[in-house]
Amino acid sequence: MNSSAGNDTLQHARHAPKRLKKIPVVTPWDPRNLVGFRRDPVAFLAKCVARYGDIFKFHILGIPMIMVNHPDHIEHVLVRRAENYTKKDTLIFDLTEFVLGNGLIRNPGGPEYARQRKLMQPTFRPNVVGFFTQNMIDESLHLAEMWRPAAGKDTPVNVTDDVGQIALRIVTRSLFSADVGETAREFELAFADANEVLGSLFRNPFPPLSLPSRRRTVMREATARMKRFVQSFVERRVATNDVRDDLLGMLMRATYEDDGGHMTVEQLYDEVLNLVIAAFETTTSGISWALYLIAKHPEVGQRFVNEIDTKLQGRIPTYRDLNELTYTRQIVDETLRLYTPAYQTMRSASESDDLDGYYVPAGANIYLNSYVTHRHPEFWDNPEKFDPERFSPEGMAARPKHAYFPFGSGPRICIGKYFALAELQLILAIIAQRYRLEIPPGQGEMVADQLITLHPRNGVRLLVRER
Ligand code: HEM
Repeated sequence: MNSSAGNDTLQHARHAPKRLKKIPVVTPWDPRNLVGFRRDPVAFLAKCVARYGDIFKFHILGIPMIMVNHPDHIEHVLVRRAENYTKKDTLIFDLTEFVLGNGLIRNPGGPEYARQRKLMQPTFRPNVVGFFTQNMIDESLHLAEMWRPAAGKDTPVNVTDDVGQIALRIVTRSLFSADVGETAREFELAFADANEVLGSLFRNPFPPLSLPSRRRTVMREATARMKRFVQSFVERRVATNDVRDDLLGMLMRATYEDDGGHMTVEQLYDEVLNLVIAAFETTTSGISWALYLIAKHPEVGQRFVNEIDTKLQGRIPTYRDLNELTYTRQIVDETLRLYTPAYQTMRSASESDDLDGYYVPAGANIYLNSYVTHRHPEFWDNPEKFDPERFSPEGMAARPKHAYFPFGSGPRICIGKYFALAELQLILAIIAQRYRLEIPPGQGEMVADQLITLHPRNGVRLLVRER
């Protein structure tokens, strides 16, 4: 790929230099395009890809966006030229300021961001994650107990609700060494309200959050409830100067490389809320979809159970077992391909750029949608098919790396990736040792709600059968 960005003529170009191609434009005034994104964003974008190719300009809420869908272009934006593509002034991260404040997720980027990420990074290294897996194991066993009364009955369990409870308990126990009890439910409901409002706002901005409306009230209340939830834990800890070996303790003790200082309490509030939000809904949705897909594909389910039985011999899995559970990991990877929870993100170009011969002007918004890229027909045969074999070593070697990016990539790759992967594998393995889950007869296809995350509509419902 030819990238000559950074040279003087490009940085200051107000019009595309002649040698660079113009990005095709999806006509904004065509009524089908006006409502297409609002009705069903991923279907609309897939149609645009089919018509215009892997790079095109379209509009969200009247704001021009450049969608990049080719793995090389994704790598260019997220990795190779990451310093030029920041989160500053991007619609999705502006909309979430209300909730995420100044935490890592919506930090615009630049030196301040790098300083903060460096401070937090050691807390999420794989060896440190191993330290928290006992919480994942305990909570998975708790989930298995919750489902015991439903085993053999004809009433399905709401997998998403139940997994949501334990996913929240896993992250809060890891953060605060605390059992969150009843307050967890309060947080879940508040998050669901916020996810709904933000998701709808993204498609239809009226009325905006700046004007008094029911939407604004719901959002304000939901945010306040979520903030109260984390503040109650952080305040207690800061006030008592209680030293613990949990994530919060590690973050409180972590020091900045340049001046040896600690995070302010305000920053700590924001980071902790960012972590709870990032960890809770994404893993809940990932596990729900995985259990649904396994139930829907009994041949995959059988191979999965064989692996769990042979490799674990009935033992409760530990963190050390995870590398051996290769097929389980392939199921996780394939689930995150089809139902990638954090399915869209944005960047803006600080300076104009040559993106594989296309001209990107300074200030342009870049839009990435992993749901669409994960179905790119050039890299995925029969893309709608659930096939964990795609993630065998041979399958992976045959594809460019950035045809798949459920955790993002480059310097802003998900900090909780190893935490999430351990959690997904452990929960799936512990459930599979005890139960077979079935789709209730007559239940229709699951629908993915395109909120800020990709959420299974009304939750995945499955019948529980003892093995
Ligand atoms: C299946 C589960 C998860 C998925 C699919 C996921 C996905 C993502 C993606 C795609 C990004 C990058 C967004 C972008 O580039 O704009 C991200 C960032 C982030 N994630 Fe995750 N995530 C998951 C679980 C977690 C967990 C468990 C945690 C924390 C314990 C976490 C914390 C974060 C944070 C703090 C960021 C911002 C990182 C930064 O910009 O430096 N995530 N995640």
